[in-house]
Amino acid sequence: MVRASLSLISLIIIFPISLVLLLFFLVRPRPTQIPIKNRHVFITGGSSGIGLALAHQAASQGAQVSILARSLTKLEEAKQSIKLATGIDVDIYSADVREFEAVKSAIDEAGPIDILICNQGVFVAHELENSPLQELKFMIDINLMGTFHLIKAALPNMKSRVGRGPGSISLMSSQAGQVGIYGYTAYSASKFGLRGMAEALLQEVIGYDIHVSLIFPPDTDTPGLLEENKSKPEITSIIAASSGSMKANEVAKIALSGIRSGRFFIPCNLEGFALCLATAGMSPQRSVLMALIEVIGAGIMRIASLCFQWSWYVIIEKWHARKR
Ligand SMILES: NC(=O)C1=CN([C@@H]2O[C@H](COP(=O)(O)OP(=O)(O)OC[C@H]3O[C@@H](n4cnc5c(N)ncnc54)[C@H](OP(=O)(O)O)[C@@H]3O)[C@@H](O)[C@H]2O)C=CC1
Ligand SMILES: CCCCCCCCCCCCCCCC(=O)[C@@H](N)CO
Repeated sequence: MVRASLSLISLIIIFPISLVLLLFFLVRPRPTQIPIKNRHVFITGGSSGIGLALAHQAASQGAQVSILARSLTKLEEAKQSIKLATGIDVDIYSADVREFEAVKSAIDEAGPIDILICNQGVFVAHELENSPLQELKFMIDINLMGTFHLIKAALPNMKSRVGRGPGSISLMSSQAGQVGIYGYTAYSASKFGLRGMAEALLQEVIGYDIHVSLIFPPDTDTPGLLEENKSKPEITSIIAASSGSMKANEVAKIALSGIRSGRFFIPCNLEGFALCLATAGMSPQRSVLMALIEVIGAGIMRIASLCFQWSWYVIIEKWHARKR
């Protein structure tokens, strides 16, 4: 009787306490705060959609903002709209992230960056068979190689910033960068690539007080999505609907607050939060509370993942049956 109650006590009190203590000891890198006010925030793809919303909000939070994209016309429109809304002048740079030299001269001209947000991205949803090679290359080149170009160009200066406080390199992934989705072979590959990049990069730059964040939005109402929807396979839309959709402003707000708290994973909605738990794998986790939820939730999240996969494969089976 005494032994049974002792083991019960150890189960409900000692075990959770030791788990929390263990996680408190383990969790690395340590949590941090990255201020945005009076810092130089450089946002690529800042002339449209999520990037434009990020630029608006960073400017209104007191940052010095630079935006980069290809079309000068769209950049100038963005500059005007931010000036109108916040009274703040943002610097604009026209460059294609596929061209390293162009990226490098824009970044050199912009001056030392505190927070680099690699948000530029293109997405065309097609079955691999219906996707010409150049379309696959387009996504890999802009989403993945473009991000390498940006980081390679910005990092030397970011590393040499002394006494300017913590820096951040934030990458705009997607929920399709956490789980592969029908129609997104190339897009998912480009966004999964960012995750590997981010994990390795954080280890390399943490010693210079530079932190890395990965942002995982669901479908977001932007000019890019409007274009994508014109030729998206039906199954892609049905599966993506599992996570609903958001406004660019909401995504930008959550992204900036995640960047400020130095979070490695930044989910944008409840489904995104669940996806982060389900795909935690060996990614770094800076928060003891999140680590605790991941550990406790691991089994149940695996079951939830299998349920989602089941529902997606049922959709695919039905779709094929209908076609026959
Ligand atoms: N909208 C959505 O549903 C979701 C989007 N995302 C990601 O969020 C990011 C932004 O998407 P969203 O706002 O929808 O996209 P938009 O198409 O609305 O905007 C894309 C931005 O990237 C710029 N850009 C595109 N290609 C290049 C290039 N080669 N060099 C430099 N800049 C470039 C565009 O300007 P220009 O064309 O003038 O170069 C534009 O400013 C992307 O990385 C996307 O993958 C993630 C999840 C969901
Ligand atoms: C175990 C818990 C699971 C939780 C639910 C998972 C739902 C996943 C849905 C993924 C949707 C992907 C949308 C991509 C949006 C995007 O990036 C494009 N619009 C741009 O091409």
